[in-house]
Amino acid sequence: MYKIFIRPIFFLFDPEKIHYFTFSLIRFLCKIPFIPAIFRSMYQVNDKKLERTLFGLTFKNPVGLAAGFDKNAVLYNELANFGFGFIEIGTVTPKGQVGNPKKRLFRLKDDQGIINRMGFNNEGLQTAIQQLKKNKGKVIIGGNIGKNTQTSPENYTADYLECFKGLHPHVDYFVLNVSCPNVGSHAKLNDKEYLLELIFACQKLNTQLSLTDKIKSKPILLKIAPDLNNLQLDEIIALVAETKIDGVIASNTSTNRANLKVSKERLEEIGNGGVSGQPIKNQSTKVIKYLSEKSNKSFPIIGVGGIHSENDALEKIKAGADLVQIYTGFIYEGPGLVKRINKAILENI
Ligand SMILES: Cc1cc2nc3c(=O)[nH]c(=O)nc-3n(C[C@H](O)[C@H](O)[C@H](O)COP(=O)(O)O)c2cc1C
Repeated sequence: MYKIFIRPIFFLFDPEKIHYFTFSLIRFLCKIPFIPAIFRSMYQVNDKKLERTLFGLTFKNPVGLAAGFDKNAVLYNELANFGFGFIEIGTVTPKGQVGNPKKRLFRLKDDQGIINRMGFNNEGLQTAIQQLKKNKGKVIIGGNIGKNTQTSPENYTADYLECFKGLHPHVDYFVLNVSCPNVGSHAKLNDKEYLLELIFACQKLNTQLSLTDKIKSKPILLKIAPDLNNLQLDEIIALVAETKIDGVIASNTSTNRANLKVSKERLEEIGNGGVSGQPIKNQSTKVIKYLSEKSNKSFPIIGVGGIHSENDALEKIKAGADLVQIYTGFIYEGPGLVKRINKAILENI
């Protein structure tokens, strides 16, 4: 129904405007008493066999919503009705920021992809905290955190720590986003020495907060780019071994524009930005496979990038992903995709 009736109308409009229109629509519909129950009966697959326990958390099913969709944590309660096992909010930065100038979000219809250079537009940590206080506890929440664009390199860690501290009571796991291609002055976040410093600092704060607040420390994951070469992936494996960080999310959007069907002229018109969706599917699966095989499957991996069908999700799981996330596939395929993936996992795994 989504692909035949809803998507053609949505795709007539500016992608960012439609994103926010959809938010209003979902929020409105979910206020009508019987509608959330209808969504749940349409999209949720409830089966104990789908449960996954990773880094001390039990996920009702392994299909999550990737970061960037609900940046300000304003819709996760409603989105939980669409069958997700977990929802990652953010990227949250300490201060609110407007992100890059519009237009900054583009559909690549022939490629079933998206190019975005949103640039961490979000309303900041305090808004996210207020929103997360409204959590109805229906779904596991990940907190994806980053630094403000204007922050100078010596203060990167302070930005992450501020978000970590603020969100600690409100999220189930953390993601250190060090791989967004749309934020200037990011170079340091590719540097292994710096990543060691950042992870150790977050882990230290994690221990302190769990002692003072008497709550369990929160799992911390690192989100990486799909464009890393094997040497860089070896560094990630060494980094995980050295820090014992809880897992890796592979992957973010890509700067690689080879093999796109869209014309060179259109790409030039669009300008900079990270590619997501079908064009990055194989690249991100390759990263997952490499990390999984080379590390002897020694840490959990969340697989994300170009999952538009149940087979795409199964491919990621076979490559070594323990959980999967979708973003662009959710836009192109609609909420039915979550159910299709969960059913396929039940049948195949
Ligand atoms: C419009 C848009 C905004 C995004 N914003 C974020 C973000 O704020 N933080 C983040 O970690 N990833 C962000 N992502 C990346 C997605 O979480 C995901 O890693 C990537 O799109 C690959 O998955 P997909 O092919 O299913 O979209 C964004 C992606 C898109 C398309």
